[in-house]
Amino acid sequence: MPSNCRSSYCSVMCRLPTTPKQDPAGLHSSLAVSPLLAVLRPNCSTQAEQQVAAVAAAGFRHVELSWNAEPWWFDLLLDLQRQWPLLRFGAAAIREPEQLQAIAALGLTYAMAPIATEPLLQLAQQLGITLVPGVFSPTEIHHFGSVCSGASGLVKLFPAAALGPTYWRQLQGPLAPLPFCIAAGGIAPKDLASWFAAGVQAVALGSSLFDSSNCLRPGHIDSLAPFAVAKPNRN
Ligand SMILES: O=C(O)C(=O)C[C@H](O)[C@H](O)COP(=O)(O)O
Repeated sequence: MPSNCRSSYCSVMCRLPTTPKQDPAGLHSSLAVSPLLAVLRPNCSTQAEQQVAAVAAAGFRHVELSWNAEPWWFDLLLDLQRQWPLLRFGAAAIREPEQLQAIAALGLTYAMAPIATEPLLQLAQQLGITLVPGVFSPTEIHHFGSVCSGASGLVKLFPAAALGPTYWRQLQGPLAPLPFCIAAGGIAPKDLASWFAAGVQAVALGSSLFDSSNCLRPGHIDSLAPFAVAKPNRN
């Protein structure tokens, strides 16, 4: 590139608006240390407590509970945060402003959504919550990952299993730099290595984790071990 072109290119690039990346929960850095999230969808507190103990023992640090409007769910999240101070609890399946407000009141600092909307991202920013929007297409990844007001620089590729790890790898050239990606939806522990090899930074695991007794299915510990951290203590 001739030097006069380089300088005009630079002056154009410098004038492009930059969007601050809002991540008050510091998910970029905590997922860099511990890149797995467990997404639990319990029917009652007892089931949730058993599942939390199982994923904590397996080395998860990020544990999300899927939104539930019943009163026990709110008491449960307050109890869990007291009992497991080294776990980072968040909420999943958040779609409405009222849900974000309710989880902020519980002291949760991050949440994931199956969808992406700018008003929800902006509200999350005002509440000091890192909201990870659900994205699927290249246009959504670009828009909600880096361009729109309120973007946190993180996206949740959802439902990831329907796309497969090759999909994310194919975006690396045309969409570079890609946002920090949590692959979620339909992923099993045996799939972790291929998702990380495709370039995602974190993976969320839910229904594939447990058997009917709320214990981790046999064989999972070995698949999870390379990505897990030391067991946290319970209070
Ligand atoms: O809606 C959300 O915010 C979600 O977190 C979507 C999914 O519930 C999780 O990604 C887990 O999905 P499964 O591993 O298929 O159970």
